[in-house]
Amino acid sequence: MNFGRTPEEIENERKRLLIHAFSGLGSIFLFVFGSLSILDGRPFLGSVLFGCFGAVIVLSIVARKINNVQPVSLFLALLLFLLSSFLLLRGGASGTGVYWSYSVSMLMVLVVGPKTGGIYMGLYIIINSIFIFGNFSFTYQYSGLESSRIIATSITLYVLILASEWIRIGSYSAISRTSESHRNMASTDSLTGLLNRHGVKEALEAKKILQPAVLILLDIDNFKKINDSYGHDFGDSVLVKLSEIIMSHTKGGDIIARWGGEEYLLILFDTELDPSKVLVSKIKNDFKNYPFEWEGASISVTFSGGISTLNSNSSFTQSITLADKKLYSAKDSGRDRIVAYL
Ligand SMILES: Nc1nc2c(ncn2[C@@H]2O[C@H](COP(=O)(O)OP(=O)(O)OP(=O)(O)O)[C@@H](O)[C@H]2O)c(=O)[nH]1
Repeated sequence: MNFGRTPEEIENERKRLLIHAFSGLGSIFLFVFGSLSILDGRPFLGSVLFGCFGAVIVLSIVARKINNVQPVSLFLALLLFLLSSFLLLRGGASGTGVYWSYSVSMLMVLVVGPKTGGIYMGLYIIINSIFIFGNFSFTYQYSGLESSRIIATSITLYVLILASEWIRIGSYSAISRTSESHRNMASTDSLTGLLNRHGVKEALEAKKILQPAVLILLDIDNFKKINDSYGHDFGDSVLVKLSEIIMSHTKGGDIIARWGGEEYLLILFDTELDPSKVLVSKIKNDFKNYPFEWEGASISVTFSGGISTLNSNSSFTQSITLADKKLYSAKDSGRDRIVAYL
């Protein structure tokens, strides 16, 4: 059952925002510096920057169209990897490309997160070290001191970014776990673990299109007397047992809740009235025949129930009112019985 957005969905939205922020700002930079490079007589550098500009625009459009932006993040990080390596190895405009390579490679980690970012960074350092120290004719000629400083400062920067990303993800996971457990506490009954009224409301909202369903209200008979005769703890064990029996007879997609003190609500989907009556009879027999132990004696407890249907023509409140009426006519006519609204 889905109550609100999951941490993965929130992280996906964060990445989408980052992609849009980068593509917005990055495309302006790429366009401006691409144009300047061409005007300054560096057509190769200019075309690479324009190529990246086009790729960033395409990735940003794709990120708008798809739900899971992970593939776009990976492509964008790869593009940043290549652009940063290019600026570093070719030197950009008169050796200034190295300054840009720091910020571009830093973005690469933010876009994919610490795990994949760590792999990208490791590869980035290894590959670029080989080219920088390898004295290849196509790379910018840094001095030995410059080369070692570039690699050392890059490693320092990456360790800092990775550490801050790990801390961010760690705190975020702790907050998500706490908020998830608060959400569960707000929507479930602590004694039985079933949904409470608030949980039912959320579950019905999550279903969006309400399919036809059968709505059943169950109420334990003479529960006050049970509490008074055998104690509150015994009463609690009866409540828990009934919830277990109900759960053992229902499906994952159904909504099962503790609706009040000794009252239970069942909303059964993908079924009809007759099979639902059969199902309630089974629950009723299992419960009635369950031997609750008290001071060596075996106690039998019963419940009464009211059934109504829920479909697009009837609102939830109307259906529950009808089931409630039927529940009370079951109580009035002697208890330990189920009455359905026809
Ligand atoms: N042990 C226990 N008792 C509860 C809990 N919540 C409500 N109750 C008790 O449930 C009893 C409900 O009593 P009534 O509403 O008079 O209903 P009843 O005695 O079952 O009578 P009928 O419904 O007419 O058969 C009250 O005594 C409540 O104190 C709970 O969590 N644990």
